[in-house]
Amino acid sequence: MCSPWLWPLQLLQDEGLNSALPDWLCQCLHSWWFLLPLVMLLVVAAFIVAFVLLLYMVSPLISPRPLKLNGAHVVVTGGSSGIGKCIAIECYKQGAFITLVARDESKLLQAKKEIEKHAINDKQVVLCISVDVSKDYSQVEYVIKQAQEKLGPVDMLVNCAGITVAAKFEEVDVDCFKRLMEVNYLGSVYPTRAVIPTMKERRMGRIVFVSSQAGQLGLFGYTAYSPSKFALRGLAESLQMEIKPYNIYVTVAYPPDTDTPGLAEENKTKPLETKLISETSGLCQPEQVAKVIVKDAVQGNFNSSVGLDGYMLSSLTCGMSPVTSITEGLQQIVTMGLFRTIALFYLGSFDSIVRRCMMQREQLKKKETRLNK
Ligand SMILES: NC(=O)C1=CN([C@@H]2O[C@H](COP(=O)(O)OP(=O)(O)OC[C@H]3O[C@@H](n4cnc5c(N)ncnc54)[C@H](OP(=O)(O)O)[C@@H]3O)[C@@H](O)[C@H]2O)C=CC1
Ligand SMILES: CCCCCCCCCCCCCCCC(=O)[C@@H](N)CO
Repeated sequence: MCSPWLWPLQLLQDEGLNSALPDWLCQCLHSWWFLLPLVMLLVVAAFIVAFVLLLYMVSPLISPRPLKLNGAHVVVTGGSSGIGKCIAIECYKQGAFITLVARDESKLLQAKKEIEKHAINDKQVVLCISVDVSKDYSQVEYVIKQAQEKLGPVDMLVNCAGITVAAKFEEVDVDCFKRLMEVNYLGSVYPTRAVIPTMKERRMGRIVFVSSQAGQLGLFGYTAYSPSKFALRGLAESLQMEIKPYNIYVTVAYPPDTDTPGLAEENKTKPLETKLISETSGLCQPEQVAKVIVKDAVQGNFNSSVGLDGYMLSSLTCGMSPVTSITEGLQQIVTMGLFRTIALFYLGSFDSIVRRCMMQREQLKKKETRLNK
């Protein structure tokens, strides 16, 4: 017994316990070559555990400092309806000053009245600005300047103005592809471009992009909509890398179907396939979605998702997106393979929905032509 690795065995032998082990096992254990990899494995495992513990300990140090909404100036585009309006209410409830941006003035005034009911002090203001965020950059820049003069520099910008078209590719009007990119993508670029210089000067701020689960995966019926939401992710990742040293944090939100006037409008012409596939991740209430988005934006989380499907999708599609906490990074590492496996089952069921709908339609057509004859 010369190796220090075998000292514990020596002890076993000394106490006569070794006799309880079968001969072949004794021989194996006495071999240096058997124990070395085992011990090395243990040491590596110990290092990994220590490293993970260390990461958890320093995790609060690398997470951004939360934004104080009390007294902050929050601009919400698309703030006169649906998710945008609920985001404005959520921020107002926490003491923020709000600027609502949308086109229709009567809807803006209606929303202003509704938001003002949630005041927590008598200094709070809701400002309404009627502008099309997708048309002319100088106009957008001008109204943002006006808002900053009235309510101070923008602390948080929420890009929520957006429109949807759900139809089969060849049935989408060609102009729609352009219009959706204009409103959903450029309509987020312009207000962001207008607030970034001041945020950089002040070395603080939050930018939120409201994408969609359809901005994480492509779905039947969303050939025009999905690309405009995917584009926001590219913008967000690039921008985040530029402005992180200035203490400005970007959040991309990926809500599932949410019960809003926008969805009601979309549902009027939505293909059956799109409806059935979207139902997979359920229907959310705008108040719930808004709460999650505001919480993630305040914390400076890059990713914001709702529900279990939302969590799985975000983990699965994280790619090279920035992490804002070690916990998030570790969860992504551990769950990636499992979620991809689950995703394959989902994809299989989506394909079968599409096939079944097609077969039903063809049968219906055959029946109709038979009846016409
Ligand atoms: N509801 C849902 O199921 C989901 C929605 N989303 C996204 O969330 C966002 C909000 O959706 P939702 O609440 O349903 O939508 P709504 O249709 O209820 O509200 C849209 C808002 O955007 C404004 N808006 C639209 N176009 C423009 C424009 N060109 N310039 C300025 N403002 C504009 C509208 O006001 P006005 O028309 O007066 O200009 C309105 O205030 C959208 O980006 C949508 O894609 C994401 C996932 C799911
Ligand atoms: C591990 C893998 C999990 C996979 C889960 C897949 C769930 C897919 C559901 C997609 C729903 C898309 C909703 C789009 C809503 C929207 O943006 C429009 N309604 C806008 O008006």
